[in-house]
Amino acid sequence: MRQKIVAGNWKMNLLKEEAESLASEVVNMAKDETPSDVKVIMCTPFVHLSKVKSLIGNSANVFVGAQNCYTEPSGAFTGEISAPQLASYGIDYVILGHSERREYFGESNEMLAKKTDAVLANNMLPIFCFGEVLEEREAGTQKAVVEKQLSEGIFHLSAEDFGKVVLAYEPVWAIGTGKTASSAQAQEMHKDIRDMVAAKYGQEVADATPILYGGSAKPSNAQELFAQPDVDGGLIGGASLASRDFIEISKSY
Ligand SMILES: O=C(CO)COP(=O)(O)O
Repeated sequence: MRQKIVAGNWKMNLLKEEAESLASEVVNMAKDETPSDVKVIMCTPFVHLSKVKSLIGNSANVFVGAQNCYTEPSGAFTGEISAPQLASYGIDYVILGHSERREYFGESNEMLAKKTDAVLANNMLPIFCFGEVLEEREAGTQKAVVEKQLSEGIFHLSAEDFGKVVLAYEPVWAIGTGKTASSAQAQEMHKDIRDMVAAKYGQEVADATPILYGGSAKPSNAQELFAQPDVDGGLIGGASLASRDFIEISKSY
């Protein structure tokens, strides 16, 4: 059985009080409502991580993640946050390679490979994002695009390290657009991704790798998406900012 995961990517949203209210609500609701075999992760802006971590306390099924980290462990890199710093706050997960980081901050597959190493070396777990843009989908090249992102960004890992990774397929044309991939489109790509993992690491590793879908996922479509055999959960943007919507998604298996 693969781990079921619903991760919220808050992106650059919420002020201090808003973040604290949302995190408290999610922790309380997840305790009462989220099935015990589903992991709920809140990936917050750096400034909120410590507080959200303390609000989670010893909750059994809620975890905290960052949205990025730097490649180097310390030094003169003004404005950056390192993996050892995140680990020292007890952060569980780190999103890497989100399309917004690739697009607006020029993150390359090569840089992401280094960030992945940094996260794993500090005993945290990467949520590695990838996906094609609209022109690539229209040109029918989405599979090749995804294969390149995986092979350059994360397939350098040993099988043991790869076994700790969460993959998140996020077609860029579906992010924040309200235009979700159909469940058939998601399943087709997730199956291809699992086959790519199997070709690299073997079927056993592929069968154990959680592959999340991201892009306009919401309570009204999560059930159909999560019902697909190769969709193991979601990386949720907008809908993770409303506790009720986020928790409903965590119940959509
Ligand atoms: O980018 C996303 C999650 O990382 C998806 O965002 P939306 O759910 O807002 O489309």
